Amino acid sequence: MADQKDDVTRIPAKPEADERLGVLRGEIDELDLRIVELLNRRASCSLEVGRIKRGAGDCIFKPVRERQVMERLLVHADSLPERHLRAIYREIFSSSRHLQRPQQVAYLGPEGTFSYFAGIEFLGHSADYIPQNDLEGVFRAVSTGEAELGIVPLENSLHGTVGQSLDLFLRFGVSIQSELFCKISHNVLGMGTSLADVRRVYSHPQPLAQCARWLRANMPNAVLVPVESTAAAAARVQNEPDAAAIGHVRLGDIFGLNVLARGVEDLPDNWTRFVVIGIGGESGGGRDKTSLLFTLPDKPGALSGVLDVFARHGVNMKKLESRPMRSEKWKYVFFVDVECDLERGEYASALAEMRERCHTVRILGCYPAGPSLDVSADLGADGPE
Ligand SMILES: O=C(O)C(=O)C[C@]1(C(=O)O)C=C[C@@H](O)C=C1
Repeated sequence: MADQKDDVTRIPAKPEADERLGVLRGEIDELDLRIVELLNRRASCSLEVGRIKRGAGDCIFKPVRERQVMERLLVHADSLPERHLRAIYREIFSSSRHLQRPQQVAYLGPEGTFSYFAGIEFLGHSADYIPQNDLEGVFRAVSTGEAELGIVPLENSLHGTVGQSLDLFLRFGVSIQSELFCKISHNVLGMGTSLADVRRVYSHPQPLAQCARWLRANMPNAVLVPVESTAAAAARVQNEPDAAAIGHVRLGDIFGLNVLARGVEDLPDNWTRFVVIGIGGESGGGRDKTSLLFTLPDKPGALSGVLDVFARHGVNMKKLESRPMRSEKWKYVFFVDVECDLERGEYASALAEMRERCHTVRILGCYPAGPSLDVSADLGADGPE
């Protein structure tokens, strides 16, 4: 009772509340003008930075610098939650890059795939996203200059490497400029309203595998049909009322489908690591990871010799993967991720030793360790902090 009484006494009477609202809105109007004035000034600076970079033939996207800007500002996040500040700055950077040079970002389409949402979540809405039919199209668009950047899935925390992406690095001279980790969650979407009416379930083979147990338990009679992508699955389902697609929850809005079941992945901690590819990259400090590939002479101890170089120089290897060389059967190329910037002076002798031991060494990119983003969030269902 006492609480209720307190609540009542705390609410100002209507005329008083209206007056206070008026004052607060006046303040918001004033602050908005100042924010826009500052954003305009920021845009002018960015345009000039862009002119300097273009004059020097430098790349526009500088993920290290963006991370530094963000980290400096996050210290000051106060009433504004960190997640909101990050979202606002994602769009400020996106606009800033676009002002310097409109950015085309190639991704595995169509619109609505996880690659598409990863791109938007990381690079913002001011970029032009160009869908490609396959991963090869993404690499080709970047290497021919049709797109300045590309977004490519590299590995999944449950299912391992996307072999095709690694293989494409062998065919195209693109580099890794940045990485990001995306939480993936799957949903069943269809034109109907009940799972019981669904006879066929379409999706990309990866999501079908990631939801296999749930599907067996909850839709035992549905036939599973692999298709090119989650978004292609959603497009099909638009014309098939007795079918459903598995994919991102926002495919529902894009294709006018109902969400029949949410979070249907067998293991909830499902993450995909994407990389942003481009031509060249950012130089200088602040890069804390390197991806590289190498090939070895066919003799005992060749691989352990390279691993020994890493160990002696204090280089922490995060990942080692071998793939067929393709140009020569039963020969392999090794892909490695290490936790340092191998192009820094202090690693020059380690690299020189590696080159002595390997047939070829190619640095695919030195870049900042990527953020973890929840691209699965349904914006509509996104509650307060
Ligand atoms: O510092 C730069 O190089 C800029 O181009 C500016 C800026 C920014 O808006 O802060 C824009 C794009 C880069 O990716 C990094 C930062």
